[in-house]
Amino acid sequence: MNIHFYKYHGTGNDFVLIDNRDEKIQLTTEQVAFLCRRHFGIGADGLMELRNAPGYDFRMVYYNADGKEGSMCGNGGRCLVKFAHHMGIHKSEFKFIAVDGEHYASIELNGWVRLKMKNVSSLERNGNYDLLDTGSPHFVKSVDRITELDVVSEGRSIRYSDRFKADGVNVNFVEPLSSTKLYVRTYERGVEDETNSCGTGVTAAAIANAHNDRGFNHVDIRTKGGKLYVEFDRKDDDVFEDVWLAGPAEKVFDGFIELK
Ligand SMILES: N[C@H](CCC[C@H](N)C(=O)O)C(=O)O
Repeated sequence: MNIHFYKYHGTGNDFVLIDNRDEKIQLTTEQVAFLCRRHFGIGADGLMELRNAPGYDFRMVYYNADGKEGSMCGNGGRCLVKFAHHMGIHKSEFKFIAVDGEHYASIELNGWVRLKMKNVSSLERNGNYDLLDTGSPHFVKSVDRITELDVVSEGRSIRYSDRFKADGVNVNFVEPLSSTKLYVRTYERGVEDETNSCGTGVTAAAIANAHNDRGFNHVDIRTKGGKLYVEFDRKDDDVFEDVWLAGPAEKVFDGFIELK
């Protein structure tokens, strides 16, 4: 089957995309893993399908690079909004459905995409790490000298530790650069490597390091892949609503592959 594939990235977190609104394409786990495999396939951290859903502009289906369907992807959701626009859904405000529920998004004048993330109403604080779910499960740990950290070995040992090895967890290392600016590096579950950035991850890091006890919090995020922005309204100690993730979402290329 000759399939039209597209490649997008959001601050270096990169994805293969297909317009499967006619539901004609059924990719196997092996085919998704091949397409995401660097050097042998197209190469990406994940693959997404643009699908139809009644009452929504589209449905987002996300697969990690291991080929398995994944939980919510923040950078992926932002890229899929830009892709939907390129595929002819010419709006600036979108409402779509994903594995973790309904999302609103908008395409800004500077080309950035703002994505509304799920509310967070529970946050486990364990002294030297926090655990929360922003659409995907995240372990958040503060560190010094983040640029010197071996994120892959440190992240892998936490992700495969007794507590997390069954279901996995994304591991985020955070160094505060100011009260409203964080540097975040992430070892991603399902990619099983450090990614250039992780949207649900930087959202989790911003929430876990909220600088205001109540009300509006805005956080500039630095990642290896570029700048992201998170804002949210802290309603109670561990209740966070109106959570938004914003950043660039760029098309890299598109082409056809005859998949066996
Ligand atoms: N690997 C994550 C999903 C993708 C998250 C990340 N790419 C993002 O931008 O949120 C997981 O399995 O939980």
